Amino acid sequence: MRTLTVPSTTPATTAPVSPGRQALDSALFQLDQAADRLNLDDSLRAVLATPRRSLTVSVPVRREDGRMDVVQGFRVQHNITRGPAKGGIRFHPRTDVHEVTALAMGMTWKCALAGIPYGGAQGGVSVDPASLSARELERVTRRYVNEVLPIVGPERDVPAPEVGTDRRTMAWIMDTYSVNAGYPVPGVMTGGSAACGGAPERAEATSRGVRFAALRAMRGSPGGRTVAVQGFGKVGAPAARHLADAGALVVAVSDSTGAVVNRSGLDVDGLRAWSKETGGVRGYPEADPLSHDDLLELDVDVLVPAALEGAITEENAPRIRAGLIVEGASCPTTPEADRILADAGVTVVPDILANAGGVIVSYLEWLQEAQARSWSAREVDARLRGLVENAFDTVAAVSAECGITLRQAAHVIGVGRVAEAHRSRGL
Ligand SMILES: NC(=O)c1ccc[n+]([C@@H]2O[C@H](COP(=O)([O-])OP(=O)(O)OC[C@H]3O[C@@H](n4cnc5c(N)ncnc54)[C@H](O)[C@@H]3O)[C@@H](O)[C@H]2O)c1
Repeated sequence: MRTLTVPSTTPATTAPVSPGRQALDSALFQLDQAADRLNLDDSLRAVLATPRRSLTVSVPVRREDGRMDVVQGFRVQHNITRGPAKGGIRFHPRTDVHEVTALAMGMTWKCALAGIPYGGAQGGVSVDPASLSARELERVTRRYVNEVLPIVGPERDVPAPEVGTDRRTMAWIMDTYSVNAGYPVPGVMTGGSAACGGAPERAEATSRGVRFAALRAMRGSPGGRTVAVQGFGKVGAPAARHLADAGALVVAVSDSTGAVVNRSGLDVDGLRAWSKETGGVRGYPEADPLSHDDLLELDVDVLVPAALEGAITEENAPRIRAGLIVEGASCPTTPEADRILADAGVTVVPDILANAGGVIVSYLEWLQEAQARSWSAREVDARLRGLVENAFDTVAAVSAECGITLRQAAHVIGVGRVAEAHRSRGL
């Protein structure tokens, strides 16, 4: 199998490979496999392996004590052949251009797989939001937006919340962009507050998608199945509640502060309230403490990784006991781990299928704006469900027909649709 590479923007070094570089290598591996199955020629492979635009910016931050720090920011548009670029903005200390490129590539396949007319993008700032005051965070966000302004916009590239960012971040983005434009531009982002034109359904859309994909994988009968969720943020916490609402027993949850377990089932709302009050799940009195590693290896039916990349590796995959993994997070499983899980008969619903709910509802939000219509929350949810279930069934059919995993099938479909768009546009 040929190996795809993208030109490095950092000088050669003997430093250990960053998690971002590992995520990009995994993304290129998935592309390579799909390209082989689709018999793509070398030129198209090279185009699909390389971001269309990749912008690295310096973001000076004036700290409360008067110091000036400089952090790096990125916006990568991987592919815009099928429509405007779309993707999240992450604030995280380990964010680098490789991670952002990997996530942007995943967005391209995800949108194509869901059948929505967007390309893939991702942005990020290498900063720890927890270490900044609200005013510092606002300054970082506004400065970052000013730096990436030339390539974003409602018709070009539309950001959304992701790890370390939220509705408030989106409101600052919308305001900074609008001040520069001279008029309000709510369509420059999705996932903002209702006051800034955001759809209320967007906040939990990714988690609703995780629920629909998980239920499809369980053939609609989650009753009594035990679930462990890694990551209790914007995706993991509502996903835990939606799975509990559907009848599953959420027995363990983790976040960056720790992990907790209760084999009789966690009160997810109680845990959310505790986490909000104390800053994390650690110490929740209605459960026992657990290590981060043990949560992944717990004897449960379903594991939902909903934290960061590279959680399931060659090292821990042999000890994973869940029969079903539903990837709420992006790139949580390395290719080596994937092989081990497939050999062990574990079903993995891949990220580009399981966590597509957010971008799908962003698209539904955009459709409503374009038609000057407003659908009820029930209508939005029904459409989301239809699109996730349809994508799931298409992936399952290709997987069964070709004897490949759900991840391989999802990439064959996503990459295939983007390749077809390239050919038909004569690119
Ligand atoms: N927010 C979205 O709409 C969306 C859409 C698609 C994909 N995703 C993916 O979902 C994942 C989570 O995104 P989010 O928006 O929920 O971010 P978030 O920042 O809201 O939540 C991340 C959670 O992971 C926890 N965490 C971090 N390191 C951990 C570790 N080692 N062990 C356990 N928990 C850990 C954090 O404490 C936090 O609870 C990311 O991979 C992201 O790419 C998010």
